[in-house]
Amino acid sequence: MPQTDRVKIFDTTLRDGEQSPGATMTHEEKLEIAQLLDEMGVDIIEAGFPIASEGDFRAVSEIAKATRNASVCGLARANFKDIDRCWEAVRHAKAPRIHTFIGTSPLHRAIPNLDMDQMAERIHETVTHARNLCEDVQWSPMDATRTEHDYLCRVVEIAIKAGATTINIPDTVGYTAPRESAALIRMLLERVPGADAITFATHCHNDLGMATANSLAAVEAGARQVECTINGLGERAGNTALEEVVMALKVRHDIMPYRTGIDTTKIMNVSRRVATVSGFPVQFNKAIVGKNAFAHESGIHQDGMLKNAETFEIMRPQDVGLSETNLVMGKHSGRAALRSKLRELGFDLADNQLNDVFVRFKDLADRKKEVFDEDLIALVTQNDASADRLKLKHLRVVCGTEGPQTADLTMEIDGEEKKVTATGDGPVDATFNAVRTLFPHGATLQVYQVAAVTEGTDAQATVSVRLEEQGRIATGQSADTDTVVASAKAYINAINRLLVRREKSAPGDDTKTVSYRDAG
Ligand SMILES: CC(=O)SCCNC(=O)CCNC(=O)[C@H](O)C(C)(C)COP(=O)(O)OP(=O)(O)OC[C@H]1O[C@@H](n2cnc3c(N)ncnc32)[C@H](O)[C@@H]1OP(=O)(O)O
Ligand SMILES: CC(C)C(=O)C(=O)O
Ligand SMILES: [Mn+2]
Repeated sequence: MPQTDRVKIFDTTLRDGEQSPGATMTHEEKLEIAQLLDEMGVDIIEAGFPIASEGDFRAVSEIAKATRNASVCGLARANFKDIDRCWEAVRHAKAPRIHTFIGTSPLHRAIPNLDMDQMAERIHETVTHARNLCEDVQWSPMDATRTEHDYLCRVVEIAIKAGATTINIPDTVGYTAPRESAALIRMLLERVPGADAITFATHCHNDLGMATANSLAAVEAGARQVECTINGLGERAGNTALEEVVMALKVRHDIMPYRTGIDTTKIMNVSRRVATVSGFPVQFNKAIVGKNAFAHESGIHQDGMLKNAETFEIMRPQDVGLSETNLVMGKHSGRAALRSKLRELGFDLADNQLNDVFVRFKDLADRKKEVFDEDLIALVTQNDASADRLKLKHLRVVCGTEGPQTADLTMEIDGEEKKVTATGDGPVDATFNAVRTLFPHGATLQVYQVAAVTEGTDAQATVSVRLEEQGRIATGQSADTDTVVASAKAYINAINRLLVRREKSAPGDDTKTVSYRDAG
């Protein structure tokens, strides 16, 4: 096949990705993810392993029928029954593909107890059978990177002669290194007759953290299909991450002059959906799609970013579907970032005012991991009479197996002490009911989240409470070794902030930011 600069993206989130322990998706979720992958421009969707279960068969069949642009592929072992079932599932696709495989390394040959010749014969029969059913057949020698080179060349040639249109070279156990990954593809292209008439694919696992590097090395050597998953989901340490390969080819096109058909602005959305439906959250510092991938906290970085984003960013957040770079405010931030963040929040401060807020901001940042927008609003409006109208004075909660749980609460509200006893479904509910009784309000609770900051039973619990009232959002946070106390403080904190926001919005004005000048 004449070498082209176009690299096909074969997404196996729904097959290899779903093989991650605990990542099982529902039927509807699989259909939704397949649609998102199709819209994003994936070339081939491996939708499942049809013989594995009725559910997998139904998912592959329905994805095959619903997919508009991409080829839809199913996996099949090297036997007629698997291949027939796979064909039954994919045959209604606009562009169906059968993917059949067998383990060719010495370790894998021992499992079905086939010698080299018997396995070669099995490959010939099964690929021929698949090709009689389907024009587009992919064949994989599982554990290729641990297969003897001569034998690998022999079986790849057999598969090509039997009609395989794509030969996929899996590094099933994530053992290979970039140099070897490239050399393997180069060797196959040089040694196997007919190799130039088919597409070589690379399928890497991340056991040594080299999946993306290995995939890119294979592309440079001549592979023109990369098999990957969203967020690198997959068995053990996962598969090659689609977003990493696609963005590496885009950002370093100068040294890797290849292109994919992916609309990269859709990456973030697909990543979030896959994280949600699979129940596998993306690690914060994950390349491309991690929460911190475009976040900058340290002052020197933030200052550079504000002057010229290219100083510390090699790609624009918009390229992966994020609206803007996230300047995270914390103890490493400087004045430039603080000024910019406050402007975003509607506060345009004079230099002396900024210096004053900066001192208090650093003090707060020393005590807090991350300083949120609400904290900054509180800092700049600290002298305002409405700040901290509510204060927690005393809380005693009775809980245990004999309900109902009871909270005795004393709060200072506008300088006056008030007490109440309330019950609820659990200690936190009883406490929140007590707060509502002493200070009735119409805000609805949107988020209540507890996280442990340190380990052990004496860990600090950090509680976040988000309230909403007529489009105004206020978040309160607090940390305490007593989770119920942290919850009460976070709730009261959120109400105080809501009151600030309420007062700063003119009557009938539902703008959600507060201007320092208005406040002044
Ligand atoms: C590297 C990879 O990702 S390979 C894909 C792995 N994915 C999966 O296995 C997920 C889906 N799998 C399943 O649902 C089940 O394993 C099934 C339905 C496919 C098979 O279930 P069972 O019949 O109970 O077999 P079991 O899982 O215990 O063992 C696998 C069998 O397949 C055989 N086998 C494995 N790979 C192949 C292959 N490529 N070609 C032919 N036979 C194979 C094994 O030798 C074993 O056969 P045996 O039972 O005669 O010894
Ligand atoms: C089925 C094959 C392609 C596979 O997933 C692997 O070898 O990792
Ligand atoms: Mn795999």
